[in-house]
Amino acid sequence: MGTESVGKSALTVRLLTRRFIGEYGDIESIYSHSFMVDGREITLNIWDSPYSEDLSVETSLFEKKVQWADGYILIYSICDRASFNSVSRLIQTIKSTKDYLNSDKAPIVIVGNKRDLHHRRTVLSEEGRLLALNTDCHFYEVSAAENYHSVLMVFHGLVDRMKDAKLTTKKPLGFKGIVKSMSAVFARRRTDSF
Ligand SMILES: Nc1nc2c(ncn2[C@@H]2O[C@H](COP(=O)(O)OP(=O)(O)OP(=O)(O)O)[C@@H](O)[C@H]2O)c(=O)[nH]1
Repeated sequence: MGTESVGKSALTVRLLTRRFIGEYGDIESIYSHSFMVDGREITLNIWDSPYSEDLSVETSLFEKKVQWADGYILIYSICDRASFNSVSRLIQTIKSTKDYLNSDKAPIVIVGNKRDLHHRRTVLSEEGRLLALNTDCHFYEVSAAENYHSVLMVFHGLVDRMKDAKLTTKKPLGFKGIVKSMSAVFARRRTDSF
């Protein structure tokens, strides 16, 4: 997610093809990408959509995206302060939408893109880092144009956080679950003692 022309498609295409092709068009699409993490294959579905200012369309689509995703990458351009301000608004909106929908917490990664254009920088790295620190998010600064590995790190980082989030939001056992686990323990003891 992020405002117009920050490089949402460029980052996605970099991950999928390892290439930077320059122009991407306005196609809304969900891409699948598989890679190995700790010896296991993980398939990531990435929803890349062009920025829209039509709030009537955007609001319902936004809720749909928030509900659909297990993690979010919010992108701004380091040369575009308005895009950075928009990321900090997006974080608040995602958090309040998740509260409203009563859904589980999901990790958010903030990405400052277009690092290669440092001579046109208007947002300092420290500002991105501070925003991440204050909002309990993670932060990367990358260039989709120059570097495949930094883009890969962003997606791998998100997958790691999603795994952590899944582990910490394990549902409580409930009465049946407790009975089941106790039976399992006692059954094991019985077998151990024979
Ligand atoms: N120099 C530089 N240009 C980039 C980089 N990433 C993307 N761009 C350029 O920025 C422009 C917009 O990139 P897109 O990937 O289409 O941006 P988007 O956020 O998907 O844009 P919308 O779909 O319109 O919302 C294109 O001209 C890209 O070539 C980067 O890291 N460095």
